[in-house]
Amino acid sequence: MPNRCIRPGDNPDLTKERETCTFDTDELAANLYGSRRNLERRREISQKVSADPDFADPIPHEFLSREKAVDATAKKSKVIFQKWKNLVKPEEMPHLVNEAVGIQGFPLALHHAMFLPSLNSQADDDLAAEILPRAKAYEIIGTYAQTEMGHGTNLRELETTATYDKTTQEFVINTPTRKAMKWWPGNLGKMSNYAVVCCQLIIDGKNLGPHNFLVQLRCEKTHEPLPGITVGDIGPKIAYNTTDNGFLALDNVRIPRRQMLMKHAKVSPDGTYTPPIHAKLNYGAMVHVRAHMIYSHGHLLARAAAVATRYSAVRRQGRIENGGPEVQILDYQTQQHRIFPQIARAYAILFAGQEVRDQYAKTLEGIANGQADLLPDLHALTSGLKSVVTFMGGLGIEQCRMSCGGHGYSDASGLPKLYGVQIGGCTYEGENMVMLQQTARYLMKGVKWAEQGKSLSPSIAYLGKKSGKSLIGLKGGDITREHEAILETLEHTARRLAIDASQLWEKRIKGGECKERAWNGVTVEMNRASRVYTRLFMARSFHRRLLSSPSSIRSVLSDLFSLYLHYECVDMAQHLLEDGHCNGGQIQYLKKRLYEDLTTLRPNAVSLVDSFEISDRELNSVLGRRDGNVYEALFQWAKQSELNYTDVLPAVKNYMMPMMEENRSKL
Ligand SMILES: CC/C=C\C/C=C\C/C=C\C/C=C/C(=O)SCCNC(=O)CCNC(=O)[C@H](O)C(C)(C)COP(=O)(O)OP(=O)(O)OC[C@H]1O[C@@H](n2cnc3c(N)ncnc32)[C@H](O)[C@@H]1OP(=O)(O)O
Ligand SMILES: Cc1cc2nc3c(=O)[nH]c(=O)nc-3n(C[C@H](O)[C@H](O)[C@H](O)COP(=O)(O)OP(=O)(O)OC[C@H]3O[C@@H](n4cnc5c(N)ncnc54)[C@H](O)[C@@H]3O)c2cc1C
Repeated sequence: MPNRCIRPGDNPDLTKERETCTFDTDELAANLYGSRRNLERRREISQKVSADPDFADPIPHEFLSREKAVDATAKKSKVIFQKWKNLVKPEEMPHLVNEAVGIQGFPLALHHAMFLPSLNSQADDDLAAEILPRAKAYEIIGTYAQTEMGHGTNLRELETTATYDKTTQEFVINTPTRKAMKWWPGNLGKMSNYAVVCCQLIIDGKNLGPHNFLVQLRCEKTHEPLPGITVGDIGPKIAYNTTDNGFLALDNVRIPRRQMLMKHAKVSPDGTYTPPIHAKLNYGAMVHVRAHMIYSHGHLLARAAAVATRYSAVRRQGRIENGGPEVQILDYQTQQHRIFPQIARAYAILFAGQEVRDQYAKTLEGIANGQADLLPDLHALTSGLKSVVTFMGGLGIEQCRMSCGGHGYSDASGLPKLYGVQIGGCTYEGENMVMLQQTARYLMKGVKWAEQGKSLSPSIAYLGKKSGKSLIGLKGGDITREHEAILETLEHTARRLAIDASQLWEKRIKGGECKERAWNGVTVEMNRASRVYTRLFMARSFHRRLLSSPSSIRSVLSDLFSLYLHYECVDMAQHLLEDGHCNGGQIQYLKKRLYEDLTTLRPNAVSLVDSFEISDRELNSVLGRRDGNVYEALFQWAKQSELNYTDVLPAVKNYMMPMMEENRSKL
């Protein structure tokens, strides 16, 4: 089957892998990216970025100091948002940014991810008309400043205040304590001159809860902080070090009334407050990011899987049979068991990410027409997906890193940075344990609605179904029926965990605890129910994609889906067994099927990651390069280390040499 990754001069092991491929890699890539045209555009952008001298890197970022890396990133960002701005569609922008600057953040990341979305969805028409054209033209740079040093999760206790002064029709924005300083917002420290700042709205001494306000932070001409504003960078982090996550204190800074984001909640000149149609519409920017980060996190896992798979095909170490040749490490079952599920999960996350983006767009349409009824379902789903996907992705990337042995520990592999970026997602946009509880709240309502025979939205329709016996392992050789049997078992498990958690909660309430304390006593079980609900959604979403896929890729997607399902079930065996729905024999059957899947997928493994269509520049990994010529490239990469600029380092000359000399002279 055609695989356009095969080229002369490639590592022969990798070429052999590509020659065994049983499907058209372009067809799968086109399916993944939506169409052939999208795939071609993706390639076009990759090629043009590589050819643009403005994006050339004299040395890899890994060898730059933080300040120089920030500088290089800002320089490239200017090229993107001036020279390239009109050459790509908005939906192509993330790919362009990944290609041109990488994944560690850039000066306009939060401008795009949260500043513009907040203004778009929350500013009233007047403010939008004034500020949006300027923001869209990059005349100003903005961010989203919500989290404080003392509070990130519990938004109700944020301390920054916006107190309405009727006499001047202004809000007075103030940071009352040290821990009330805004802390963490991306691009706040050095790049942004505006921010949407989340503050407690105070009118006539009454606290009306967190609301968003547009605040100018720096002078548009000099970029110096404005009077009353203290702003800066919070320092180095695990990753995202080209992002200036920042701090901000506001000392009674006055802004005009119309700079409150008033599309939903409003304050009239006389101080009358009108609440929004849904109490949490002020939290819209978070829902926006949660809905979009699923797909981008799927892509991070896809990269790691691509690196580990390609490298494992060219790395030879040890023998499987005595006297045989050294084998490709990809032939070890343990290696396959580490890596192939990550390939399957990356596809699953990307498919789910695309579905949830569509669901988000529909919800926004409803809100624009005054209907917020789709929001609770979307909030539950995005909260669950955000938590499950970031955790799964972190584990997966770490497995991929370890599967590359020593070279996986080097920045040359690209994997440590990938991991650092990925796990940030477990915390930002709502700490995972907290967001799973948001999902659980919705599930608890769903359990009640199901009991009352009420209609349920598609994502929780399974709560209203009746369980039959699990048919796993009992349906013979028909793969379609096996998939159905597993999906039904997952539905049962998700339903059972939600009902059990609900009963545990009720029991504690009946035992005399208040609802909230009782809730805290069952949150581990609540979060389990949320995870399985989310994993069920992901499995269903993958299945929908499989059923709608063209026949040319149906077979390989079906193999991948089998592996996905078998792996998920074995991973969740405890839940399947706990109530006796499945028995030990069925789990053994699932394991046997999983090991068969590893063998089935082996000839297509490299081609499956080729279909992620990630260019060498974007992948930024010596181990994962398309041509597989890793050893020479490793040496060339290491030579660029600044420690190699000179053969004898000052550190050696000044300390080690005199020490050795002194020790020698003592003899
Ligand atoms: C395009 C982007 C792609 C990639 C991104 C790339 C780079 C960006 C990198 C990093 C950016 C990071 C940004 C940030 O981190 S911004 C800060 C994010 N902060 C948080 O997420 C805070 C988490 N906390 C919360 O959201 C809330 O405090 C919490 C929901 C936990 C509780 O809020 P509250 O106490 O006000 O509500 P509850 O009483 O719990 O719930 C009441 C009711 O409301 C429902 N609810 C809550 N939130 C929402 C929502 N957002 N939308 C809809 N409904 C919501 C909740 O479920 C309850 O419903 P019910 O049970 O029916 O009463
Ligand atoms: C890379 C990165 C980028 C960020 N970018 C931004 C940004 O652009 N803008 C912005 O405003 N913020 C940003 N943040 C901040 C981020 O949103 C918060 O850190 C996050 O919401 C978690 O809040 P916290 O730090 O207060 O954690 P905490 O709430 O203090 O969490 C600490 C622990 O307490 C637990 N916990 C807290 N509450 C509960 C509960 N109710 N039930 C059970 N357990 C609980 C958590 O699960 C966690 O284990 C960013 C953070 C990171 C790491």
